[in-house]
Parts: sequence; C-alpha cells; structure tokens
Amino acid sequence: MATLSAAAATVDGTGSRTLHANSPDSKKIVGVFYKANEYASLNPEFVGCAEAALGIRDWLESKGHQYIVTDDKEGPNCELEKHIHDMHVLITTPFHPVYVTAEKIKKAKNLQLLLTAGVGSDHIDLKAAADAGITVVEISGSNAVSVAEDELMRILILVRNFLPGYHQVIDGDWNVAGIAHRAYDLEGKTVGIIGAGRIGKLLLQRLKPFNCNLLYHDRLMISPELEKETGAKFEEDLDVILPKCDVVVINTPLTEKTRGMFDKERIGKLKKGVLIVNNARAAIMDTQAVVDACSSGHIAGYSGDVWNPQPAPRDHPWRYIPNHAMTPHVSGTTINSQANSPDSKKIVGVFYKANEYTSLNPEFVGCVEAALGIRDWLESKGHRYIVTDDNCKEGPNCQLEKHIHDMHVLITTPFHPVYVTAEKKKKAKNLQLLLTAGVGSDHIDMKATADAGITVVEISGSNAVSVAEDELMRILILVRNFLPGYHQVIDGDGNVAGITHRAYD
Ligand SMILES: NC(=O)c1ccc[n+]([C@@H]2O[C@H](COP(=O)([O-])OP(=O)(O)OC[C@H]3O[C@@H](n4cnc5c(N)ncnc54)[C@H](O)[C@@H]3O)[C@@H](O)[C@H]2O)c1
Repeated sequence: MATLSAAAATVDGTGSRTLHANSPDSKKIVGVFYKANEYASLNPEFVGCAEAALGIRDWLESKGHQYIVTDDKEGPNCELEKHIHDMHVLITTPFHPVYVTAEKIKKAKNLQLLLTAGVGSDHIDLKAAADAGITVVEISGSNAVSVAEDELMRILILVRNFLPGYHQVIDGDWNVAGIAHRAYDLEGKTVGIIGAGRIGKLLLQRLKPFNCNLLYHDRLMISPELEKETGAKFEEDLDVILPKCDVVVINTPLTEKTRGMFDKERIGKLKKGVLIVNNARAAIMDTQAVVDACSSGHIAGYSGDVWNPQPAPRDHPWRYIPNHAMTPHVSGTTINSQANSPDSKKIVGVFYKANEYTSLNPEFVGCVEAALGIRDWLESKGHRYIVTDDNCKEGPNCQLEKHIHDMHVLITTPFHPVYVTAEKKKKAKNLQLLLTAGVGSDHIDMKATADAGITVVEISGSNAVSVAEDELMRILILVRNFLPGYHQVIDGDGNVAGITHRAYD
C-alpha cells in the first residue's frame, strides 16, 4: 500500500479520484507545473504543463472549484506564495516540484490535500503534513511503464557507449575506435535492481530477453512467479549485491533510510567500471561521491533524470562528469503517463442495496442504485462501471466473481464490505486499485495486496464528522439512560423511576 502519511490516500493511474466528495463547498485548488511555452500547442495530449493544467480545468470548474495554475514557485513574491494562505488543494509534480516544507505548511492554513501528479512525494515534508492532518496523495503506478522503458534505454545507452558516436555525427567526425573501445553487449552482464517495486518489476521483465544475470535487492521479495518468469535472484544484503553488478539500477523511493544510501563508502563497494542508472531520486546518491567516482573511472557511466535540487542549476557538477548520459527529469512524464493510462478500465463497485429507499433522497449515493453518483463521470472517461451488492459472501456464482478476473478497480465500503482475501487477490490478475469509499480498509488483506503491488486507497477523513457526532449521541444515550424511556413510550408504559434511577448528567 502506498500510503504516504497518517491521513494519506493514493489513487492509481485511472484518473478516478474523488476530491472530498463530501464537501459540496468550492475549493481553491492550486496547480504548479512546468511551463511548456512554444511546445504547449504541439500536441493536444500534452497535458502535464502549466498551459494545459493537467487537462482538468473544465472538470474542476464545472464542480464549482477555483483552479489557479502557475509555474512560478520560488521566492517570497512568487505566484504560489500569493495563494498559499487560502488554498485547499495543491497539485504539484516531481518534474517541477514545489518543495513543501514545514514552513510552507504552516502558512497554508486551509490546506487539506497535497496531490502529487506522478510518483514520489519526497518534495513534501511528510511529517509536517501528517501533523497538520493534510492528506498526501500520489498517482502510484501512473508512470511505471514510462520509467522502466526509460531505464532500459539508459542501460543500453551506457553499455553500448551510444553518446560519443552521436556527438561524432553532430561534430562532423568519424572515429569508430573512439566508440568501440568501450562498447559492450548487455547479454551476459550482471544487472542489479535496487528496489523492485512497480518500476523495478517491470524493468526485470523487460531485461529478461537480454539474457543477463538478473539480481535484485528490496525490503520485500517479489512473487515466486515473477522470480521464475524473470530468473531474477534476490539478495537481502545491499553490500553483498553491489560488488557483483556490472550495471546497477536504483528504484527505491527517497526516504530517511535511502537518503545518501550511495555515499563514498558504498560507492567504493561497487565493481570498478560499474554503470549506474538512477531515475529514482538524486538525493539517494551523495552528489560529490558520484562526481569523484566518475572522475576516477570507478563509475564508468552514470545516467538518470533526477537531480538535487530541481531544476538543476547551470553549475550543477553532474552536468560536467565524464561519461554521463543525464537528462532533465523526464522519464515519468511521457504523453502516455500524463494521460495516466488512457486505456479504459473495468471498475467494479460493491455497495448495499437501498431498494425502496433509493428514490427518497437524491443525495443518498452510497447504495447500489446510486452507485456513489460517479457513473456518468467514469463513463465519460471511457471506463466501464459495474455495480452490484452481490459480494461473494454467498458463494462462487455471485456477480463479483464474474468480474474478478479482469477488473482493474474494486470500490467497496466498510458498510457492505468485500473481504478481499489473498485468494480473491490471486484471481484478480488485473487489479490495480482497491478503493474503500469510507475509512477503514481492514476488510482487505494488506500484505497480499502489497505483495501484488495493488494500491489501496481510502477517503481519509470523509466521515470523521459523522462518526464523531454519532459517538457523542451514543454517549448521551447511555449516560442519560434514554432507551428505557423510549421503550416505555412504545410499549404504552410510564414509569419515571424506571429511567431516572440510573440517568446521569
Ligand atoms: N524519474 C521519474 O520520472 C520517476 C517516476 C516515477 C517514480 N520515480 C521514483 O521511483 C521510485 C520508485 O517508484 P515505484 O513506482 O517503483 O515505487 P514502488 O513503491 O512501487 O517501489 C519502491 C520499492 O522500493 C522498495 N524500498 C523502499 N525502501 C527501501 C529500502 N530502504 N531498501 C530497499 N528497498 C526499498 C520498496 O519495498 C518497493 O518495492 C519512486 O519513489 C520515485 O522516487 C521516478
């Protein structure tokens, strides 16, 4: 589960996200994206820039929200600073990140939701956000394919020594030896993946046909099926895996554990002449240790798209290291990843049936008949939305069972829960997102879903007021001994002492 803070929820790449559906009032939403300038109009699908504003302006405004978009995020007079005091939602990306410090969070008195339109929320002070009760969301898996493909490309660029040949062409030169003296095949090389999550697993699958020796290190082992499919071998100890690798690819998040994980000492444990690909986060590396190891040749090539800080200043030392194949932060922002999986998803919702109560209140949306009130919206996005109350408690022929094998998203509630067991998860081969329309996801086998890389989301805080009010009512009912009096009324009795002998303030 990709939960990021105490109050966090995560959505997957379907675009199916609910922004406080229980708060009908208008929100001020600020989006901070890079400016595309002359590139903005070249492709209608290019929505990840300030000009196209993620393509959600019409939708947000139709819901009555105010949507302010800018690229201007630095300094005391920047555009972001003008809105920080009263914004409710901040949407930012790792490609042009707002560094959401504790100081910024303190100023943002109305902030409820920090949404990362991408993966990796290390630009946010998660502790400060959690302490302030702010939900932090990222779009897990939205760009995993984009990054895995990009990493495969970078491995080949380094191993085959592509860039010197390209520069020869640009410069009018021709010198095959200048390239070939350090160009290799990938076949037979040992490639170590550090962090085999969504991206790491896809990379292992993509590397399989190259006949490499594949190793991986993670806190968790991948499934035996995937180990068998890819031939990848697990190594528990980072310091044992590193000296074995000709190529190291880093795919862990930046956390307090991984910050500076590749310092001088650890880089010293790498094989001499190792090639490194890092699209994860730059601060996982010690910047100067990378410069030194590249300069000495201990690292023979370094490629990645992540920098510390971003945008990288003109004098960032990694711009000048030998044999680098660096780019700006682009791998996870292809047109495909910006659309967050444009392909249609099969979404199954399981809610209780309301029968004769359905039509009594148009705001009563939590039942099968009203289907959370999101059918039109989901279908307008091209998704298929199947809703049932038949949730498999009653055996193998239930409605849910008919869709379990190819559904992408399962929406359920704690009020009529689907018990998502390891067995169900195994059948649900396409499942990407388990959305609890409420709070409390204990009906889900978290370990099995985490192992399968399925995102689990709940709408934190959506019913906190409802539950707190209900609890207050129950306290009063008990303390004041309400129910015996009520029953006397129903039963035609009248006996004050029968109530008051145990009624208190
Ligand atoms: N360059 C880009 O455009 C881009 C795009 C997407 C993601 N990313 C980066 O890649 C990271 C990974 O993305 P993902 O979608 O694969 O995430 P993920 O959560 O699916 O996988 C991360 C994996 O790292 C492992 N891990 C965490 N801490 C570890 C530690 N201390 N030691 C060993 N393993 C550890 C986890 O167990 C998990 O398997 C993101 O956090 C983000 O920083 C970069």
